[in-house]
Amino acid sequence: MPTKLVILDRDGVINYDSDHFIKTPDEWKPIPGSLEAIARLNQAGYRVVLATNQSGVGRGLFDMAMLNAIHDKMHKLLGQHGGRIDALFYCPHAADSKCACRKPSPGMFEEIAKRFNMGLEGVPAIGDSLRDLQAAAAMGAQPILVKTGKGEKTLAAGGLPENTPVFDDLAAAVKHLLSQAS
Ligand SMILES: O=P(O)(O)OC[C@@H](O)[C@H]1O[C@@H](OP(=O)(O)O)[C@@H](O)[C@@H](O)[C@@H]1O
Ligand SMILES: [Mg+2]
Ligand SMILES: [Zn+2]
Repeated sequence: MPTKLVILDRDGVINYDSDHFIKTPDEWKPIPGSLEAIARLNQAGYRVVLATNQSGVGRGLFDMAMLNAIHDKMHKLLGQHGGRIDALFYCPHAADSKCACRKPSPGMFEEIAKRFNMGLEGVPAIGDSLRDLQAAAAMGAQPILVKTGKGEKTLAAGGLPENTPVFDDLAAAVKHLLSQAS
């Protein structure tokens, strides 16, 4: 039985994003309904993983200890909603890095496939930026755009991978996914 998996972008999908980056736990604020939506996925038997570009580390805006503190807050708040994220994949490199892991490169998604020992064909991958969707599509995952964070701008700019559904937010995307599953 293949693992039921959903891949989430972080900033602009789970929490509010900022053009000044999310640099501290205080700046990490969940988008209403997102934590509950992750808990609903878990209750429906889905494992949820994160794939996030964190160039703020490479830019020297915050260090790994601070990134871990931000994720500690995320895990704690999620737990209070009965939800959990099973694995975090992040690219800490600067925006101009030629690393394999910075979205739209699919390196993080390749890691996810390895870690969970599965292909990502059709695995829902929810993001607010075009690069999230492109990285997902590169691995045959199902890109899903939400209009929170940079999503409205992403939608307006166009060029989405073919068959990318669009939802107002993570809660709406999850509602749709779970309605399909039943
Ligand atoms: O949405 P995810 O991947 O979870 O994280 C995005 C963040 O790492 C930051 O990514 C930056 O992009 P550049 O890294 O400067 O291109 C900017 O878009 C920031 O506004 C944003 O907070
Ligand atoms: Mg984002
Ligand atoms: Zn990287």
